[in-house]
Amino acid sequence: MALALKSSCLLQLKKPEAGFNVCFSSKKAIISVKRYTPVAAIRIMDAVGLSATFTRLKKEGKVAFIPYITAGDPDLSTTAEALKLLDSCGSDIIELGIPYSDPLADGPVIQAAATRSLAKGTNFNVIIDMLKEVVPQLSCPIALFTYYNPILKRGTEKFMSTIRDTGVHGLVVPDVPLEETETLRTEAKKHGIELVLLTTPTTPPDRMKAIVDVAEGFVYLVSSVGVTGARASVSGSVQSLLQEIKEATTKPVAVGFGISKPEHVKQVAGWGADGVIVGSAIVKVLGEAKSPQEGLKELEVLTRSLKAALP
Ligand SMILES: O=P(O)(O)OC[C@@H](O)[C@@H](O)c1c[nH]c2ccccc12
Repeated sequence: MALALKSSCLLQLKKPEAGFNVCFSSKKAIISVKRYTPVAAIRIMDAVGLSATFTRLKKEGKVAFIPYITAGDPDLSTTAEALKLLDSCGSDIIELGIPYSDPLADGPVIQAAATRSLAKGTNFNVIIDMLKEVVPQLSCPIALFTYYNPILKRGTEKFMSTIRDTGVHGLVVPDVPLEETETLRTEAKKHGIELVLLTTPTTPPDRMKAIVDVAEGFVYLVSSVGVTGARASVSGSVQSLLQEIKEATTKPVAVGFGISKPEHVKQVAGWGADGVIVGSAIVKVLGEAKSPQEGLKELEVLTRSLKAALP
């Protein structure tokens, strides 16, 4: 019997012989008994926030595995199942993208996912309703991912209070320039949302410093110029970029863009990243499979292989 104290007093009792994985939390009384492949688990879910997750992982000498998926692709009920699957496969934070009609920073895979999702009628309200159901069943925090326009459309305060009510902890808005983050940051803080900011290989040092100083949750280091999408290899410049950022801040730094294989994950973790973000490779297997069930099966295989490459 192994007893491991996880974040938010989540006690994980593992009885390998029985194949049962029973988790208790001292905080919340929400219990749901689920049949996971292959173990049943009684999980009382109570995710802590992004920075608290990194603090716990650092103490455990671990690196965060952070998958990204697009909400509503291939459909919203599959997104709900994918969130639970990613959580049970050991994701530490999950980035959930709100599909948008003009995803300028996204490559073809995530653009196609957004198009499929929007064609199915996915919108902000149905995503919020799904999250209200699913978030209490998750043990890892969610960072919502949206372009700036959907926030402006709803009003920043209303947007922040709506997402906080679902139990979402973080927010990533890739197309908001630092100069325009004041209101976002104020409203995020007011509603207990951690606003993640991004820095890139072409961000001048003084601007990178200004970004990391006000980033919450973690700093998102974009590994390469261009748009999202699996690359054959991860740029070696990430190692020195990580070093520069870590000289400018003690906040955790997660690396994304192009990471799609276990060897990429291992390499980026070896360079000192506190977290590794994988989007397109995961979106592809989930959204382009022959059926949603097939997609979930392939998602589990890919996720476990990527997670296994991390310390
Ligand atoms: O897809 P990739 O190359 O694995 O990169 C992660 C990325 O998908 C995710 O973090 C993301 C989705 N859309 C974005 C837009 C900008 C920056 C980052 C993103």
